Amino acid sequence: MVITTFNGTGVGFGFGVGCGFGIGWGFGGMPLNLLGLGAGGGCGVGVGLGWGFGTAFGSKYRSSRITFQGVEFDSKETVNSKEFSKPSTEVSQHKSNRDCWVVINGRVLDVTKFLEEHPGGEEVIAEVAGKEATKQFDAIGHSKAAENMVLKYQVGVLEGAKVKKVDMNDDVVDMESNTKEMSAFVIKDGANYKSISFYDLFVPLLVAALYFGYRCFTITHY
Ligand code: HEM
Repeated sequence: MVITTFNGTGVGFGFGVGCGFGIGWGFGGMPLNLLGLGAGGGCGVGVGLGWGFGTAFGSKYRSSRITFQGVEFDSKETVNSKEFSKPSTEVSQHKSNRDCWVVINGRVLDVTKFLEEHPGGEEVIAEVAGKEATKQFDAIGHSKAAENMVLKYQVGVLEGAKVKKVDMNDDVVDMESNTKEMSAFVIKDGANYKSISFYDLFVPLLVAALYFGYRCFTITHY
């Protein structure tokens, strides 16, 4: 049993004058493709019904661990941490297309199976096979998704090396997931913010306009 927490956008309905708070749905960030219940708060316009948009926080029990491309996502990294001595003669022995290891940010990676799948081509990795490849990897400006993928191929770490921690909360793009356990999807923050700002402004204004219209109508008729 694993507890996963998330935060995201919340939508709330409130009654009263001015501000309204309520319960709404929150969308979980990567890699949770689940909706969770959370609290949403915000200001409403007009007397009566108010709409609120805010941040939703929540947590959810899962009966199993989440995996993404074979990597387990949990509060801590659960990848192989076998130590290789530095300079590693063992790593340098894996320098062919059939057996290809590289070192990126202190992590020793067996990328043999990834060579053909690599979007940047097999050759670029083959050139650094059996070697330190951090500079080349960073020089490309690989995405956060690519940085996260590195964990899948880790067979160990270099002794004494500073291993750059991978931030699991960053967006991950599922290129070709080979796991049946979950297909991750990404909620782009930017997209959320756009829709929030639209509804945030539009809905309260509409409610206020309707109320104003109703008041004008009733005043002139009584
Ligand atoms: C396990 C190690 C690696 C992984 C998981 C990986 C993953 C990826 C991914 C996902 C992309 C698509 C673009 C992106 O999302 O950033 C990519 C592109 C690329 N990668 Fe890698 N990569 C690895 C190692 C390397 C290394 C060592 C090199 C260079 C020596 C390299 C060179 C490139 C190049 C040239 C591109 C194409 C960039 C472009 O077209 O703009 N990659 N890689």
